Amino acid sequence: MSKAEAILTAAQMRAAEQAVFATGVPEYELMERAGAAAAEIVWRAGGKRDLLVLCGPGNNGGDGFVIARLLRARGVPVRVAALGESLTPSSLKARACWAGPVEDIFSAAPATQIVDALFGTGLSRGLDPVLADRLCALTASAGFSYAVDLPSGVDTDSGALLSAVPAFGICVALGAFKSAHLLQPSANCWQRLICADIGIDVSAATVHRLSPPPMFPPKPLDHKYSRGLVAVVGGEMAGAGQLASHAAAHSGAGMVRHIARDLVGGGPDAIITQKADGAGDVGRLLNDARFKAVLVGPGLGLDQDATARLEAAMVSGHPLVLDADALTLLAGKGVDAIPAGAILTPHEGEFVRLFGDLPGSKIDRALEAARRADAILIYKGSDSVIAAPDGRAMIASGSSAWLSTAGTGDVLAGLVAGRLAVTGDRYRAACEALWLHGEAARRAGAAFVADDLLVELPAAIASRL
Ligand SMILES: NC(=O)C1=CN([C@@H]2O[C@H](COP(=O)(O)OP(=O)(O)OC[C@H]3O[C@@H](n4cnc5c(N)ncnc54)[C@H](OP(=O)(O)O)[C@@H]3O)[C@@H](O)[C@H]2O)[C@@H](O)CC1
Ligand SMILES: [K+]
Repeated sequence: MSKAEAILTAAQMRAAEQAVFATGVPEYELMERAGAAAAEIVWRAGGKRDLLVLCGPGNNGGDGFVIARLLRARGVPVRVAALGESLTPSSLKARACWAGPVEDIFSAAPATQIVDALFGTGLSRGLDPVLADRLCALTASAGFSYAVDLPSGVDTDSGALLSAVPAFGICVALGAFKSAHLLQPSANCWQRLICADIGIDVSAATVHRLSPPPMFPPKPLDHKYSRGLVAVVGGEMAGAGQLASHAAAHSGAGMVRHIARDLVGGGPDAIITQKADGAGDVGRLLNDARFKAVLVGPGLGLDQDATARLEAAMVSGHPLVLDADALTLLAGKGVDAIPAGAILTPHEGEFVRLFGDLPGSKIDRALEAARRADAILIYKGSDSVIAAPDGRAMIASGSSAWLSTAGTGDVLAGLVAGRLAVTGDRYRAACEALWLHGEAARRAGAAFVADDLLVELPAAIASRL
């Protein structure tokens, strides 16, 4: 995992900084590195346009003073406006190195470029509304805007907006991404996110940003069963099961059997559709040791027949992917009813139905749910979180907003089952499937329907071989 992809909490970031200091690096040296990295980004984006740097009382403000000093030395017309006195040793030092005047933040004139170095990971509450309004007004009137580490007002760990936060051009994450850089709604507060390396060791991180996964073609001696046999157990709405089957078939799996309640036809003939009149038929058709993954949930329904089909899948003993109606059916029975070792793909509503109102960030909630259920979670949304019971997590951020359309969840569920059958590794399958889903959407462009994602999947996979 590359350095830039680690995601830390504020406390983990502080611990990582302490570890750097323990190696003999002076605290102020880290601030100089942070300021220099951010200044370089501002220089490249805005050049010599006039710049106003807003500095807060803590180390985020200290970064701001460093940025101001370095850019002034490059000939940028820089002004600094501070929010009172600097309160930390490093920020005092950075301020002392700034040779220019320090204006009052409420009377400083706007500038073409603005740097928000008011608060970063030390934000403890929302900004005073008057200050938040001032920050929004100055940012809105600037042509170029930069948030140092985080926009002021953003909660580092949850991504919540504790006060009004303006839209920035660039957010410079210092040393590592923090949760708020990937989670909503904060991840929507800038156009571009850049992580600046300042020499922080993030190798111990357990939460990462989902990156393009390496994938592998079939081996010369592979055959359809060794490449993974998938079952999709359908129900009331045949189309959803069919869509999931098609996604599984385009995931790289060797064979897909759609165990359907009704035969609707259409779609690739390579998919074997088998009619199951009831749970007994489902159990009989699943009685095949070659299945490497069984998906149940898309279009399943919520009646007694659906419950019986779900139970037949659960007692089959095959690796399970549980989605949609399967999750709703299980939610009524409590967490203990969730089969250990499954992959669950809840959206927000299903998640709350299954696990209740858990505390913490979306990452915390996903990890706690994965631990309680002893399952892999794909907690869906525009900031989908994959979580494992052992504490690993991945965040996929920035996926196409066009994915918010009917059937895309069925496609994802089919992909998860397909990749599980191919790899036999639940966490890896979840990561690969989520990435492929996002990549297919990116390739499909705009206003696509879920079926269009299927067409893009082979090229998305090919791009990772
Ligand atoms: N550690 C390092 O060496 C390095 C750190 N680096 C940088 O430091 C940043 C973290 O610095 P930090 O911990 O000093 O916190 P920071 O975000 O500046 O603010 C804390 C101050 O603000 C205050 N305050 C909080 N909320 C407030 C509010 N709503 N309204 C008003 N006041 C509020 C708070 O007061 P209190 O909550 O105690 O009342 C405290 O005085 C980090 O994001 C990165 O940019 C880099 O330079 C690399 C080296
Ligand atoms: K900031």
